[in-house]
Amino acid sequence: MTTQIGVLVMSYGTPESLEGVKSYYTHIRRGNPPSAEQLKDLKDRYEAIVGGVFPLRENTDRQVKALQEALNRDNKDKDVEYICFQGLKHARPFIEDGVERMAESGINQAVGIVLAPHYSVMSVGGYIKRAKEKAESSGIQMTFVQSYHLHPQLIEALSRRVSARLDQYEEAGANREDVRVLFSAHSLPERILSMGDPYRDQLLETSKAVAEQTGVTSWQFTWQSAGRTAEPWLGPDILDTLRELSKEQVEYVLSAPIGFVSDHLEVLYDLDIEAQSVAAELDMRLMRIESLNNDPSFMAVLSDVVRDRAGELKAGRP
Ligand SMILES: CC1=C(CCC(=O)O)c2cc3nc(cc4[nH]c(cc5[nH]c(cc1n2)c(C)c5CCC(=O)O)c(CCC(=O)O)c4C)C(CCC(=O)O)=C3C
Ligand SMILES: [Fe+2]
Repeated sequence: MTTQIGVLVMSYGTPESLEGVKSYYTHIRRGNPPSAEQLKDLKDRYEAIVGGVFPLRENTDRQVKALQEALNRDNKDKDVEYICFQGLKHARPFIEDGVERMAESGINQAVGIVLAPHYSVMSVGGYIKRAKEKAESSGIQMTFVQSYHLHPQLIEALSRRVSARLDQYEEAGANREDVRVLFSAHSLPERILSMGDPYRDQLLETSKAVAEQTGVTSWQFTWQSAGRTAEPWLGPDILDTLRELSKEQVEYVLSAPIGFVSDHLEVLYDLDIEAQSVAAELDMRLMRIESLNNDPSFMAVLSDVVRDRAGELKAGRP
């Protein structure tokens, strides 16, 4: 008999159209509508990166489909069938909708995974909390992948991307050693540090592992995309880091946003437009590594950690 295991694939979510930006932003702000100025600012940023479909929606759809294929393709347990459902934090289908759809399909065992490799109680922890609550009230036994920031195939996939760009710098006449690699991730409020949150350490671990595997010695970690609120956010921000590096006469920079797995606003706007324009002003050369998107080796990472959790479910110790 085949057992069906549901896989709730969770991601941040993005609007479906420019008209949908307001309700999306309101959801992020826990029900408080943004001011007209804040709304215009966000709409302008989306307008700069969107050509029809919002990139994150397209990418998440592809990732979920590719993960389901990967999970069932090399399935060693022929008695298990994996069925993937999407659950988004701030857009439809919401996390709760995804769990409800699983229940409607008769699934009673499931694994949850977030499309973000590093755990923070403020990011991944929030997704898991919502899914767990809904699963409990829907009668689904559910277990979660917490993080996968040091998975060997993740480090390998990121390293390949870093090396490919360093090759390009070399082909353009630069020395590999002269390129400063800037690993980055979404900033969070500074108070996570006093909460003992693993987010920063996990990000540093990924950075270090990729630097080691690529033989890069000239690297540093920097934050990006901090929120514009009154409380302090983790820094330094990548734009300030670029200004500092310019003072140190660094000319070649490679941006490696290891906290993200998809092309979206933080990559296509914050890095490709905003950081690029600062680099241009400073007369620096800035390149960015390609995003993982639905790369087969990234799908192998996700399917490996999902299968691992599914094994625990079967063994009755989620
Ligand atoms: C840790 C983290 C990740 C990475 C982990 C993960 O992926 O979960 C992430 C990803 C993303 N963040 C995204 C978009 C936005 N995040 C905002 C605001 C915020 N992000 C926060 C944190 C994070 N965000 C926080 C603490 C806030 C403040 C409000 C709050 O406490 O929640 C705002 C409001 C306006 C602004 O501040 O710019 C927007 C529009 C998109 C979608 C992009 C697209 O649609 O292409 C993605 C993938
Ligand atoms: Fe965000």
